[in-house]
Amino acid sequence: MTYKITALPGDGIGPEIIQGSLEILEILSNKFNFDVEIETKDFGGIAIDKHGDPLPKDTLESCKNSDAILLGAVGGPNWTDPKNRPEHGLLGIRKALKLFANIRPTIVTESTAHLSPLKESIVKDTDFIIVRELTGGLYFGEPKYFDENQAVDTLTYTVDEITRIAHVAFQLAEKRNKKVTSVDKENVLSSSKLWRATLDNVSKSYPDVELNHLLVDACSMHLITNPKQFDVIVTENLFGDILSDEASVIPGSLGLSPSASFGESGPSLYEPIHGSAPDIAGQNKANPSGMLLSLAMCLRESLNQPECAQHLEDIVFSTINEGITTKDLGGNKSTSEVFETIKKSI
Ligand SMILES: NC(=O)c1ccc[n+]([C@@H]2O[C@H](COP(=O)([O-])OP(=O)(O)OC[C@H]3O[C@@H](n4cnc5c(N)ncnc54)[C@H](O)[C@@H]3O)[C@@H](O)[C@H]2O)c1
Ligand SMILES: CC(C)[C@H](C(=O)O)[C@@H](O)C(=O)O
Ligand SMILES: [Mg+2]
Repeated sequence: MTYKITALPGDGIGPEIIQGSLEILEILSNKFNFDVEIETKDFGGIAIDKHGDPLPKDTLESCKNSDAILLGAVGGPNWTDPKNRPEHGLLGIRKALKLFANIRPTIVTESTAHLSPLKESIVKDTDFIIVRELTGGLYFGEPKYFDENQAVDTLTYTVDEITRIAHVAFQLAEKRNKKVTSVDKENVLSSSKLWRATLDNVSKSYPDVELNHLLVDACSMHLITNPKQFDVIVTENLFGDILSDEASVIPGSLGLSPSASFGESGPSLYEPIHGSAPDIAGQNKANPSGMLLSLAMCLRESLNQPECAQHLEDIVFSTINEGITTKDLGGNKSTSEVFETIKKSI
C-alpha cells in the first residue's frame, strides 16, 4: 500500500520545518516498510505571490486526493491585504475538507518537566487534550464585514455542530481518564448557553464520563496553575485557539505543540499549532518538534503505523532530553542540527 501525502510548507518557518520532516518520513517509511508518495503544493502567502490565491484549486485537489496532509505554517508581514491573506487559505482548507475536530495534546512526563517555565511540581504528569471545534464560531459566522465605520463578526453555533464535537470529546475521554471539561462563556454569550445545554445533553449517552463546565477566563487560570486536573477539554473555535497557545507553555514552548484535524470522512490534516514565526524565519532557529510530533500523529491516525509513530515520538523527546534543542527550549542547536540528530537516531 502506498500512502499519498500532500505537503503544504507555506511561509516563514513552514518550509524549514517541513523539509526535514519529509526527509524523516522517507527514512521511517524505509525502516518500517511502508510506501509514501509525497506531493508538495503552494499554499498561503507563497501561493498568493505565485497564483493570486492562498488556496489554489490544484492544491485543494491534491489535498482531497491524499491520505493525509502535512502543513507547516502560513502568514507573515509580506501579506497584509485584508481581503486576500494567507490565513484565508488555512480557514478555506479546513472548511472545504470539513475538518471540524482539532485535537491538540499537551503532555509533560517526569523527564520533560524541567523544560517548562512553570514549576516542575505543577506541570509534571500533565496529560490532557484540547478538542477545539474548528469550522464554526466567530471564524466563519455570517454576517462578517468591515468598512471605515464598523466591523462585524458573528458567533453562531448550531446544536448539530456542538453535538458532533461533543461526541468527539466524550469518545476520547472514554478511552482515557473519563473526564470532559467543557469551556464556554455561558455567563455572557448566547452561543455558550446553547453550547453548555448541548454538552449536558450529549453527556447522558456517556454515563462513565464525568462532565464539568468552566468559564473560559477561569479556565485560562486553571490551565497554568493546576494543569493536571484536565483530561479532555472541549471548546469552541476561538477559545480553543487561545487556550492551546497558552497550554503550549506547560511543556515548555509553542514550538513543541502538535495538532491533528479530522472530519467525518476524507483526509485529515496535521500541523504544529504555532505560526510562521516571522521573527526567526530563514535563520535555521525554528524548533521542528511540533511539526515532527504532528507527523507522528499522522503516522498513527492516517497511515496506520502506530509503532513507527511511537518510535518517532520517543526519539523527539530523547533528543530534547539529551539537551539537543533549539533556543526556545534553552538549547543552542539549529533546526538542521536537530533534524540530523533525529535522522541518525532513527
Ligand atoms: N497554522 C498556521 O499556519 C498559523 C498558526 C498561528 C499563526 N499563524 C500566522 O503566523 C504569523 C505569525 O504569527 P505570530 O507571530 O502571532 O505567532 P507565531 O506562532 O508564528 O509565533 C509566536 C512566537 O513563538 C515563536 N515560535 C513559533 N513557532 C516556533 C518554533 N517552531 N520554534 C521556535 N519558536 C517558535 C515565534 O518565534 C514567536 O516569537 C501570522 O501571520 C499568523 O496569522 C499561522
Ligand atoms: C492562523 C490562524 C488562522 C490559526 C487559527 O486561528 O486557527 C492559527 O492560530 C491556529 O491556531 O491554527
Ligand atoms: Mg492559533
